[in-house]
Amino acid sequence: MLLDPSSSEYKRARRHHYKTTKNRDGDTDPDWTPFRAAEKKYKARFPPPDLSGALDLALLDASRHADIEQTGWKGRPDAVRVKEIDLDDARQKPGAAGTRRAFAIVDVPGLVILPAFVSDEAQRDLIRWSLRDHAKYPNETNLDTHYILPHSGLWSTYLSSPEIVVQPRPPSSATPSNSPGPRRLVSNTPASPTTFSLITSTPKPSSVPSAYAQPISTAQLVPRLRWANIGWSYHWGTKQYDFAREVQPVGEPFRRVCLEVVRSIRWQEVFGGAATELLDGWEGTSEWRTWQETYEPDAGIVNFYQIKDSLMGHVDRSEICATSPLVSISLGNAAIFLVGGLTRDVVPIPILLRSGDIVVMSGPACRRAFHGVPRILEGTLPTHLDEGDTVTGGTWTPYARYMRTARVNVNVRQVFPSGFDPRLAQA
Ligand SMILES: O=C(O)CCC(=O)C(=O)O
Ligand SMILES: [Fe+2]
Repeated sequence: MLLDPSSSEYKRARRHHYKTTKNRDGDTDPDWTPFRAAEKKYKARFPPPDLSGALDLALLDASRHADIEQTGWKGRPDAVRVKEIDLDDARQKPGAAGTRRAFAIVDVPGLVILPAFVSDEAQRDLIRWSLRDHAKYPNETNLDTHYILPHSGLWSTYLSSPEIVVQPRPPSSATPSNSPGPRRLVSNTPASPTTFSLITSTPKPSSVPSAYAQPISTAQLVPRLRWANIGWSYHWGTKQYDFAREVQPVGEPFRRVCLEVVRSIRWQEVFGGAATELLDGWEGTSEWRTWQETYEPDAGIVNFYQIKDSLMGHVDRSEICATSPLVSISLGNAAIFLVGGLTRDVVPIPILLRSGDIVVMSGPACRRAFHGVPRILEGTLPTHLDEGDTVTGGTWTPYARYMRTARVNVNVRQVFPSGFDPRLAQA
């Protein structure tokens, strides 16, 4: 256990740390910003980061204590200023709901956390859906560019024939324009109704297969799955949606959770009294007042993280609507989520996200805030997702095996503001 200084694992990590950091001068980096500093702090393998500054709302819930104690990783329920808000249950019969509490983060207006909103069973359903039903044709994944994936999907093929070999796509002679490997920083024009036609007319060259991809078994390829697209097709090279491509339906299990979340939040309690300069008067518009009725997700991404993966600080600004709620569902191992402000110079707030937690990013301040996931916390898979669970009669076993070293994040957005017709805008 890495958190125990007398363990051999800790001593090995300490030796490795001294060896790899001996000659490094960390203070001369010209790109240093408070956001980068926080990323570096939470990425550190040795010594393991101190999480006492991280918001950990699971500590308010006695039913989660056993899982938390088992893992050792723990933040604090009062690390940042929060305001508990009421949820509206009347609109929809709770379906996926676990715990029904919600907290607004006072210093980031529009940021709402709903700890353990997704029930244990619904978490398993969403993980199954992500791997088996969603990460396959016609939804694009990071692997499509480089491999000829089975039509029935990589995951289902892996379950029936883990040793089957997947062939790489033949290398192309074209110059690489867009490599959908790990996510990279590409600076893009912030989308808005006025830049819409510019976005639709920007060329979206297709990505080029790697010249190095080798034949590989499905069992080896599964952990390399990094993302799968939801809804409108996203073009990674330009960081713009490709509206020329057919929009796929948002999977019903994803959509249901998102609607349930947005319809149950009393937005009046989030924005009603929030006259802050960060919102710049937007809270006085009527937009948020209709979200319970008008919100409809149409795009997004499923992120598949292995323990060593991270997602660097970024702003999701490709959506034409820059204020509509983005709903983000955490599944599997816990993670540190950082949310800052409109630039990397704002010191970010660290939040410990555990399986079943939901983050909602809404309004102009929060939707355009830098955020990222510097760290997946190893060994934090909750018991109800681990093999020990007999409720599902053994069918969960391969999922448990995958999830032991993984975190899945379902990140759902609304590209178009309600009332915006892309066909009219294009004409
Ligand atoms: O994994 C997460 O919690 C956040 C993912 C995210 O920010 C994104 O997909 O844009
Ligand atoms: Fe994001």
